Amino acid sequence: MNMKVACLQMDIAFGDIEENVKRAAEQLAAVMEQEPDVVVLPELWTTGYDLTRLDVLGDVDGVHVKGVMSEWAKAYDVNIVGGSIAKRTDDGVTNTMYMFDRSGEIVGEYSKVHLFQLMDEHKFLAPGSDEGQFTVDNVPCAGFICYDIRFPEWLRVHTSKGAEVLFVVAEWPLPRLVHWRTLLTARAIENQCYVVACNRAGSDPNNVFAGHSMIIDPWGEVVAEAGEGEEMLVGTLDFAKIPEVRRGIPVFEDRRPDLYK
Ligand SMILES: NC(=O)CCC(=O)C(=O)O
Repeated sequence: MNMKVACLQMDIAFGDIEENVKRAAEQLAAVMEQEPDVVVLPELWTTGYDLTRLDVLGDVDGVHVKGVMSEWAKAYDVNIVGGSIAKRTDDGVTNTMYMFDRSGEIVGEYSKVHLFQLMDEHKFLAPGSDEGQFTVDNVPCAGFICYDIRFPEWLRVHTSKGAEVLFVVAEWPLPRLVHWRTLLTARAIENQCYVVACNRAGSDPNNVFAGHSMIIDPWGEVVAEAGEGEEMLVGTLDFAKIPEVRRGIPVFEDRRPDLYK
């Protein structure tokens, strides 16, 4: 079985939700000509890191943008891994990813559990505590947000439970591009699964972002990689590769959970 995935590596207008919804809608319309099964958006794609204004910009219970993405999924008959948005509740603001199936139903929700202090997330956001498991066209998947990829044990929790595709959404800055590429590749190799990573392009008042969205196979080979600018990255996952790689090097059989979790 194959699955065609598309990452919308968009530039994000700082704090301008209306403009960002327009930009995402334009990229989505264009990429649908290639008939992907799944479309992935970047981290905080409606607001960017406009953290000091999240009390105003945060989407109350995610209702507004959930509605927009649900309509897109239905209209295009496509699964959407909805990047993440600033979700506002009485308990604070979280960096939250929503996943939609082709009928526009929400099939997953995940709030970033590791807050990135270097970009002040801990001052403005509340951490999540739930796992990001979901299925796309019956394939078990999991969602992660940016800094999460530095915590291999968190991704392993999900692959131990069967996830075959790890979707990563990000606003990863250019100075650490080497970490981005290396960590994503390592996560694919050690978990012997697909990694689909959608970063943003462009810059905000504090950072220049790396782009370089990537699709990596279970052997660690790059299926597709974007450049630094705005781009729609499309690639095909071939699920026959997962058992092939796992038969060759049976990492999951050889683990010693009696010594470590
Ligand atoms: N938005 C983020 O979580 C950025 C993480 C990052 O840049 C890193 O180096 O880790």
